[in-house]
Amino acid sequence: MVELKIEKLIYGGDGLARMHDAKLGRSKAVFLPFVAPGETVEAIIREQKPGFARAQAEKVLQPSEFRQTPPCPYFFKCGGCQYQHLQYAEQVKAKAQILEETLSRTAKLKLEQPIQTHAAEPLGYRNRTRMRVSHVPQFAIGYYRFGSHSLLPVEQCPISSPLINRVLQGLWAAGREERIAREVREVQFFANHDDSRLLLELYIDHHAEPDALQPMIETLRGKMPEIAGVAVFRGAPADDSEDQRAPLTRAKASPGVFFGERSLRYKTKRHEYQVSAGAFFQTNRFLLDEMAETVTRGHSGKLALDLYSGGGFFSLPLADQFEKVIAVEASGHSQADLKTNALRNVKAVRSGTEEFLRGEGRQLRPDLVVVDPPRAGLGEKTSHLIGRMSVGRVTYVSCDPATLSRDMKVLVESGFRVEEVHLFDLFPQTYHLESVLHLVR
Ligand SMILES: C[S@@+](CC[C@H](N)C(=O)[O-])C[C@H]1O[C@@H](n2cnc3c(N)ncnc32)[C@H](O)[C@@H]1O
Repeated sequence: MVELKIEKLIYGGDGLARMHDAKLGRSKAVFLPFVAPGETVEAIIREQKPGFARAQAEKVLQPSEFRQTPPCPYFFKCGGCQYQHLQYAEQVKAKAQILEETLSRTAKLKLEQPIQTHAAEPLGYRNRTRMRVSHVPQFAIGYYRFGSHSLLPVEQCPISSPLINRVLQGLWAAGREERIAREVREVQFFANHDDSRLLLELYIDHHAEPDALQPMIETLRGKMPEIAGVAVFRGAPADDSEDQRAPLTRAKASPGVFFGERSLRYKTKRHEYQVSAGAFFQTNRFLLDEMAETVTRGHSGKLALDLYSGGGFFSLPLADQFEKVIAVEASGHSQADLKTNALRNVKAVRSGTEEFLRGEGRQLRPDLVVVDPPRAGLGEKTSHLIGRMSVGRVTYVSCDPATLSRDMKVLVESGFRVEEVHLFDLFPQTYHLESVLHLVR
């Protein structure tokens, strides 16, 4: 056992402490989950590496005044959330600090303005979640266990919407009666804006036949009429082992077999979107309007580019303010929604961003470029291509501060300055953080 003082939280959910390493002759970092800044804990060292160690707190000797009883009964065991032991305001504060430090360390950015934070309901916010299914020794549905790829059965998820929780209970009831087909390995729930309608995506073994699931799906829809449609995608792991991670890209590439509706209508204050099964859509039902507003407010002109546009979540508000919007998206599912959602002055382009910027986009002189890449960020090539564009304003929407900061280094070297930084807490109770940076030059 060692006694550790927690300095701060770091990206990924762990706390950071330091301990003396006799071999190194100096102190080294120790990472441990479920702690709070300022606390003193007694911990077991679980893993020693040359430069750091991983530990687990066994006893909190001096608790933080911001500790709370976790609202979810599965917290500490479930891999989904990392921060439920911390009062909500402290979670947001910790995320702002992590964002500021990452930008400063990697991109050498010293912010001129404080980070503006946007937070809403800390529970019941998720309109989309994905769970694993096991049929051995009996039916179970849930998330991965903390730090593992084995299944933790979960009968409720307090961060998910009420409708998702009701349908989850319906699946448990059907599963207990052995009425969930054994081919089903993963389930994604997606609920609409007022939590009244829901799409289910079922991921099945790649050798299974989607049509064979029809009787089960009809029974589920009969019992739960809020299920507007069910899409079945092939591609989850083929064997029966519980701890195998599904190859999501393969599942996403499957065209899908549909029962009932293929998409939901999702309304925001200003627009309405078609969101199809398999397509990306933002996950926090309470912060969508504020986020669209923050990304697009105050900008206008002849041309805006919306890169990584998904189904056009930002393209539509941009189209109200710009004469023309070009929305670039690589995925077929999202592209189909984008084409349906697009207003008259939105041109939908199906392409990877880099290919677009090297080809059709090369000669363009937009007034604004909005980028909202997946976790991998823009990458070096795309960051350089944007840096070389003739554009005065870029808005970077990011879900990963590490890749954001790496890309920001390139953008700052290309002459951009950070005008505003916003932190959107789209994922309360977890370490995930979304940010919006307005850049000018
Ligand atoms: C974080 S989502 C953002 C979507 C959209 N801006 C929104 O708010 O709904 C990222 C999107 O980028 C798309 N994507 C991933 N890699 C891409 C690439 N290389 N080029 C273009 N789009 C890509 C994904 O399919 C996904 O729709």
